[in-house]
Amino acid sequence: MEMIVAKNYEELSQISAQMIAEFIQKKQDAVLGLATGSTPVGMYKKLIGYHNKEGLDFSKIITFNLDEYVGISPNHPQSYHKFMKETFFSHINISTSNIHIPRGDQPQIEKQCESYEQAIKDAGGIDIQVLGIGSNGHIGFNEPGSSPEEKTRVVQLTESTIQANARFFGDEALVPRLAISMGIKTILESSKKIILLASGEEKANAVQGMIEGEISTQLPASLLQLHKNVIVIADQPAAKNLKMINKSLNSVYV
Ligand SMILES: N[C@@H]1[C@@H](O)[C@H](O)[C@@H](COP(=O)(O)O)O[C@@H]1O
Repeated sequence: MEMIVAKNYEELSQISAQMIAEFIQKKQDAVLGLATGSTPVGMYKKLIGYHNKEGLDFSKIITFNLDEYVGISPNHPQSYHKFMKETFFSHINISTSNIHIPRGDQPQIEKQCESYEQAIKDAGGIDIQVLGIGSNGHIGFNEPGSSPEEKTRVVQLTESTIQANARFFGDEALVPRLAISMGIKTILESSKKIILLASGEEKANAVQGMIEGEISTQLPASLLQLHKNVIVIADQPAAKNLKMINKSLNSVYV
Protein backbone atom coordinates (compact mmCIF):
# COMPACT_ATOMS: atom_id res chain seq x y z
CA MET A 1 0.00 0.00 0.00
CA GLU A 2 1.08 3.51 -0.65
CA MET A 3 0.15 6.06 1.95
CA ILE A 4 -0.23 9.78 1.53
CA VAL A 5 -0.88 11.85 4.63
CA ALA A 6 -2.52 15.09 3.59
CA LYS A 7 -2.39 18.15 5.84
CA ASN A 8 -6.15 18.49 5.84
CA TYR A 9 -9.37 17.63 4.01
CA GLU A 10 -8.79 20.31 1.38
CA GLU A 11 -5.45 18.81 0.45
CA LEU A 12 -6.84 15.24 0.49
CA SER A 13 -9.52 16.36 -1.96
CA GLN A 14 -7.01 18.15 -4.17
CA ILE A 15 -4.56 15.23 -4.34
CA SER A 16 -7.24 12.65 -5.15
CA ALA A 17 -8.95 14.85 -7.76
CA GLN A 18 -5.64 15.58 -9.43
CA MET A 19 -4.80 11.87 -9.66
CA ILE A 20 -8.13 11.15 -11.31
CA ALA A 21 -7.99 14.18 -13.61
CA GLU A 22 -4.50 13.24 -14.81
CA PHE A 23 -5.66 9.69 -15.49
CA ILE A 24 -8.71 10.86 -17.43
CA GLN A 25 -6.55 13.17 -19.54
CA LYS A 26 -4.54 10.12 -20.61
CA LYS A 27 -7.47 7.73 -20.93
CA GLN A 28 -10.61 9.53 -22.02
CA ASP A 29 -12.77 6.40 -21.80
CA ALA A 30 -11.58 5.47 -18.31
CA VAL A 31 -13.79 3.32 -16.09
CA LEU A 32 -14.16 4.81 -12.61
CA GLY A 33 -15.53 3.09 -9.52
CA LEU A 34 -17.17 5.73 -7.36
CA ALA A 35 -18.07 6.05 -3.70
CA THR A 36 -20.64 8.03 -1.76
CA GLY A 37 -20.43 9.38 1.80
CA SER A 38 -19.18 12.79 2.81
CA THR A 39 -15.46 12.05 2.34
CA PRO A 40 -15.28 12.13 -1.49
CA VAL A 41 -17.48 15.25 -1.80
CA GLY A 42 -14.45 17.60 -1.84
CA MET A 43 -12.82 15.46 -4.54
CA TYR A 44 -15.97 15.62 -6.67
CA LYS A 45 -16.06 19.41 -6.27
CA LYS A 46 -12.46 19.70 -7.45
CA LEU A 47 -13.18 17.43 -10.44
CA ILE A 48 -16.14 19.66 -11.34
CA GLY A 49 -13.68 22.57 -11.14
CA TYR A 50 -11.33 20.80 -13.59
CA HIS A 51 -14.29 20.28 -15.91
CA ASN A 52 -15.47 23.91 -15.73
CA LYS A 53 -12.11 25.65 -15.80
CA GLU A 54 -9.93 23.32 -17.82
CA GLY A 55 -12.49 21.47 -19.90
CA LEU A 56 -11.79 18.04 -18.38
CA ASP A 57 -13.92 15.80 -20.58
CA PHE A 58 -16.16 13.16 -19.02
CA SER A 59 -18.16 12.37 -22.17
CA LYS A 60 -16.61 8.92 -22.63
CA ILE A 61 -16.08 8.12 -18.94
CA ILE A 62 -17.91 5.07 -17.58
CA THR A 63 -18.76 4.86 -13.88
CA PHE A 64 -19.82 2.14 -11.47
CA ASN A 65 -20.96 3.08 -7.99
CA LEU A 66 -20.23 0.82 -5.09
CA ASP A 67 -23.60 0.59 -3.47
CA GLU A 68 -27.19 1.67 -2.91
CA TYR A 69 -29.77 1.26 -0.16
CA VAL A 70 -32.45 -1.37 -0.66
CA GLY A 71 -36.06 -0.23 -0.58
CA ILE A 72 -35.70 3.38 -1.68
CA SER A 73 -36.15 4.73 -5.20
CA PRO A 74 -33.55 6.72 -7.16
CA ASN A 75 -35.62 9.85 -6.43
CA HIS A 76 -35.48 9.42 -2.66
CA PRO A 77 -33.52 12.38 -1.23
CA GLN A 78 -31.08 10.03 0.52
CA SER A 79 -30.62 7.56 -2.31
CA TYR A 80 -27.11 7.26 -3.65
CA HIS A 81 -28.56 7.87 -7.14
CA LYS A 82 -29.70 11.28 -5.99
CA PHE A 83 -26.47 11.94 -4.10
CA MET A 84 -24.32 11.20 -7.14
CA LYS A 85 -26.51 13.25 -9.44
CA GLU A 86 -26.53 16.29 -7.17
CA THR A 87 -22.93 16.07 -6.01
CA PHE A 88 -21.24 15.19 -9.27
CA PHE A 89 -23.01 13.90 -12.37
CA SER A 90 -25.29 16.88 -13.06
CA HIS A 91 -22.23 19.19 -13.03
CA ILE A 92 -20.13 17.36 -15.64
CA ASN A 93 -20.65 16.20 -19.22
CA ILE A 94 -21.00 12.50 -18.43
CA SER A 95 -23.41 10.51 -20.57
CA THR A 96 -26.23 9.09 -18.41
CA SER A 97 -25.99 5.78 -20.27
CA ASN A 98 -22.43 5.41 -18.95
CA ILE A 99 -23.51 5.72 -15.30
CA HIS A 100 -24.09 2.52 -13.33
CA ILE A 101 -25.55 2.51 -9.81
CA PRO A 102 -27.32 -0.51 -8.33
CA ARG A 103 -31.10 -0.11 -8.01
CA GLY A 104 -32.45 -0.87 -4.58
CA ASP A 105 -36.10 -0.59 -5.53
CA GLN A 106 -36.45 -3.32 -8.12
CA PRO A 107 -37.57 -6.93 -7.90
CA GLN A 108 -35.15 -9.73 -8.76
CA ILE A 109 -32.29 -8.04 -6.96
CA GLU A 110 -30.11 -11.15 -7.30
CA LYS A 111 -30.37 -11.07 -11.06
CA GLN A 112 -29.50 -7.41 -10.98
CA CYS A 113 -26.40 -8.14 -8.87
CA GLU A 114 -25.25 -10.67 -11.48
CA SER A 115 -25.84 -8.18 -14.30
CA TYR A 116 -23.87 -5.57 -12.36
CA GLU A 117 -20.89 -7.90 -12.12
CA GLN A 118 -21.20 -8.68 -15.82
CA ALA A 119 -21.41 -5.00 -16.76
CA ILE A 120 -18.15 -4.33 -14.89
CA LYS A 121 -16.50 -7.19 -16.77
CA ASP A 122 -17.90 -6.00 -20.10
CA ALA A 123 -16.43 -2.55 -19.43
CA GLY A 124 -13.02 -4.21 -19.05
CA GLY A 125 -12.87 -3.78 -15.27
CA ILE A 126 -12.39 -0.62 -13.23
CA ASP A 127 -9.35 1.56 -13.89
CA ILE A 128 -9.56 3.52 -10.65
CA GLN A 129 -11.81 2.55 -7.76
CA VAL A 130 -12.43 5.31 -5.21
CA LEU A 131 -13.29 4.09 -1.72
CA GLY A 132 -14.20 5.71 1.56
CA ILE A 133 -14.00 3.82 4.83
CA GLY A 134 -16.55 3.37 7.60
CA SER A 135 -15.41 3.88 11.19
CA ASN A 136 -15.87 0.10 11.64
CA GLY A 137 -13.59 -0.52 8.65
CA HIS A 138 -16.31 -1.20 6.09
CA ILE A 139 -15.74 -0.46 2.42
CA GLY A 140 -18.72 0.04 0.16
CA PHE A 141 -21.29 -1.61 2.40
CA ASN A 142 -19.10 -4.63 3.11
CA GLU A 143 -19.49 -4.75 6.85
CA PRO A 144 -17.26 -6.60 9.35
CA GLY A 145 -17.55 -10.32 8.67
CA SER A 146 -17.72 -9.87 4.89
CA SER A 147 -15.70 -12.48 3.08
CA PRO A 148 -13.16 -11.69 0.36
CA GLU A 149 -15.08 -14.21 -1.77
CA GLU A 150 -18.26 -12.16 -1.96
CA LYS A 151 -19.43 -10.39 -5.08
CA THR A 152 -22.20 -7.81 -5.58
CA ARG A 153 -25.07 -8.81 -3.30
CA VAL A 154 -27.62 -7.67 -0.73
CA VAL A 155 -26.08 -6.94 2.65
CA GLN A 156 -27.42 -6.23 6.13
CA LEU A 157 -26.14 -2.97 7.61
CA THR A 158 -24.64 -3.06 11.09
CA GLU A 159 -26.00 -0.97 13.93
CA SER A 160 -22.93 1.32 13.88
CA THR A 161 -23.35 2.03 10.15
CA ILE A 162 -27.06 2.68 10.62
CA GLN A 163 -26.21 5.13 13.40
CA ALA A 164 -23.44 6.78 11.36
CA ASN A 165 -25.82 7.31 8.42
CA ALA A 166 -28.77 8.44 10.57
CA ARG A 167 -27.50 12.03 10.21
CA PHE A 168 -28.56 12.00 6.58
CA PHE A 169 -32.02 10.53 7.20
CA GLY A 170 -32.81 12.70 10.21
CA ASP A 171 -33.99 9.69 12.21
CA GLU A 172 -32.25 6.38 12.77
CA ALA A 173 -35.54 4.52 12.24
CA LEU A 174 -35.64 5.78 8.65
CA VAL A 175 -32.25 4.38 7.66
CA PRO A 176 -32.71 1.32 5.42
CA ARG A 177 -31.43 -1.89 7.01
CA LEU A 178 -30.35 -3.48 3.73
CA ALA A 179 -28.17 -2.35 0.85
CA ILE A 180 -26.75 -3.68 -2.40
CA SER A 181 -22.98 -3.53 -2.41
CA MET A 182 -20.19 -4.54 -4.72
CA GLY A 183 -18.38 -7.30 -2.86
CA ILE A 184 -14.80 -7.37 -1.65
CA LYS A 185 -14.06 -9.88 -4.41
CA THR A 186 -15.52 -7.51 -6.98
CA ILE A 187 -13.39 -4.66 -5.65
CA LEU A 188 -10.18 -6.69 -5.39
CA GLU A 189 -10.50 -8.45 -8.74
CA SER A 190 -11.97 -5.77 -10.95
CA SER A 191 -10.00 -2.71 -9.81
CA LYS A 192 -6.67 -1.98 -11.44
CA LYS A 193 -5.97 0.78 -8.93
CA ILE A 194 -7.71 1.71 -5.69
CA ILE A 195 -7.68 5.14 -4.04
CA LEU A 196 -9.05 5.02 -0.51
CA LEU A 197 -9.90 8.33 1.16
CA ALA A 198 -10.10 8.74 4.92
CA SER A 199 -10.81 11.97 6.75
CA GLY A 200 -11.31 12.75 10.41
CA GLU A 201 -10.40 11.35 13.76
CA GLU A 202 -13.35 8.93 13.84
CA LYS A 203 -11.61 6.97 11.06
CA ALA A 204 -8.23 6.80 12.85
CA ASN A 205 -8.69 3.31 14.35
CA ALA A 206 -9.99 1.86 11.09
CA VAL A 207 -7.10 3.41 9.14
CA GLN A 208 -4.54 2.06 11.57
CA GLY A 209 -6.06 -1.43 11.45
CA MET A 210 -6.35 -1.37 7.67
CA ILE A 211 -2.67 -0.55 7.23
CA GLU A 212 -0.86 -1.92 10.26
CA GLY A 213 -3.24 -4.63 11.42
CA GLU A 214 -3.62 -8.26 10.42
CA ILE A 215 -5.68 -9.03 7.36
CA SER A 216 -9.06 -9.82 8.87
CA THR A 217 -12.67 -10.02 7.72
CA GLN A 218 -13.48 -8.21 10.98
CA LEU A 219 -11.97 -5.10 9.44
CA PRO A 220 -12.96 -5.40 5.76
CA ALA A 221 -10.61 -2.57 4.65
CA SER A 222 -7.63 -4.66 5.82
CA LEU A 223 -8.42 -7.06 2.94
CA LEU A 224 -7.12 -4.32 0.65
CA GLN A 225 -3.65 -5.44 1.75
CA LEU A 226 -4.27 -8.29 -0.72
CA HIS A 227 -4.37 -5.82 -3.64
CA LYS A 228 -1.17 -4.70 -5.34
CA ASN A 229 -2.10 -1.14 -6.25
CA VAL A 230 -3.74 0.72 -3.36
CA ILE A 231 -3.12 4.34 -2.42
CA VAL A 232 -4.53 5.49 0.90
CA ILE A 233 -4.94 9.24 1.17
CA ALA A 234 -5.67 10.20 4.76
CA ASP A 235 -5.71 13.58 6.41
CA GLN A 236 -3.69 14.02 9.61
CA PRO A 237 -6.58 13.29 12.03
CA ALA A 238 -7.39 10.03 10.20
CA ALA A 239 -3.71 9.03 10.13
CA LYS A 240 -3.00 9.89 13.75
CA ASN A 241 -3.04 6.33 15.13
CA LEU A 242 -0.52 4.89 12.68
CA LYS A 243 2.22 3.55 14.92
CA MET A 244 4.86 3.64 12.28
CA ILE A 245 5.02 3.86 8.59
CA ASN A 246 6.68 0.49 8.03
CA LYS A 247 9.04 -0.45 5.26
CA SER A 248 6.45 -2.03 3.04
CA LEU A 249 4.71 1.31 2.80
CA ASN A 250 5.88 3.87 0.37
CA SER A 251 5.08 6.82 2.57
CA VAL A 252 4.76 10.26 1.12
CA TYR A 253 4.12 13.20 3.36
CA VAL A 254 2.81 16.31 1.68
N1 LIG B 1 -21.59 3.07 1.83
C1 LIG B 1 -20.91 4.24 2.25
C2 LIG B 1 -19.41 3.99 2.16
O1 LIG B 1 -19.06 3.79 0.80
C3 LIG B 1 -18.65 5.15 2.76
O2 LIG B 1 -17.27 4.95 2.61
C4 LIG B 1 -19.01 5.28 4.22
C5 LIG B 1 -18.26 6.37 4.94
O3 LIG B 1 -18.91 7.59 4.78
P1 LIG B 1 -18.32 8.99 5.16
O4 LIG B 1 -17.36 9.35 4.07
O5 LIG B 1 -19.52 9.92 5.16
O6 LIG B 1 -17.69 8.87 6.48
O7 LIG B 1 -20.39 5.56 4.29
C6 LIG B 1 -21.30 4.66 3.67
O8 LIG B 1 -21.48 3.60 4.51
